[in-house]
Amino acid sequence: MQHVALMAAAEAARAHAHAPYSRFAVGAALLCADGTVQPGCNVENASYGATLCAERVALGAAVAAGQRRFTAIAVAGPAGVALSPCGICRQVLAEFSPDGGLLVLMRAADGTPRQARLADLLPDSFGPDQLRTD
Ligand SMILES: O=c1ccn([C@H]2C[C@H](O)[C@@H](CO)O2)c(=O)[nH]1
Repeated sequence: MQHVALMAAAEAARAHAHAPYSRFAVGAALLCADGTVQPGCNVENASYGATLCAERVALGAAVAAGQRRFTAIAVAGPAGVALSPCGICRQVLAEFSPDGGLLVLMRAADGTPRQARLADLLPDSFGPDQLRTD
């Protein structure tokens, strides 16, 4: 799938955001290895802390649908804002991108497409290797 189409899917998912507190609607679109596109949007909560970012909603829905391998994720926020996944989302995405090769599609503040590999957004990450103590 083209990067432009994946970003368009993320932009479309923004419309479903539940963001009454921040009013900062975010959409994500996760491209699965089989070509399926799983959308996600942020789902805020009155407790604030229980808020889910669009990226984690997309990932959780994809895993619940039986997907395990992912090629790319696009993230779309409000126009004029440079957006990239927060630290928690980077860590959660890393769980399903052990080599850090997941392509993250973003937009700069002026709308210019920007992309990075997950490993470059989350270097020296904590993963299952650290849990092997024996
Ligand atoms: O990459 C990001 C950054 C922020 N948010 C959400 C969380 C919260 O609902 C709102 C403001 O932080 O934006 C996302 O969904 N994805």
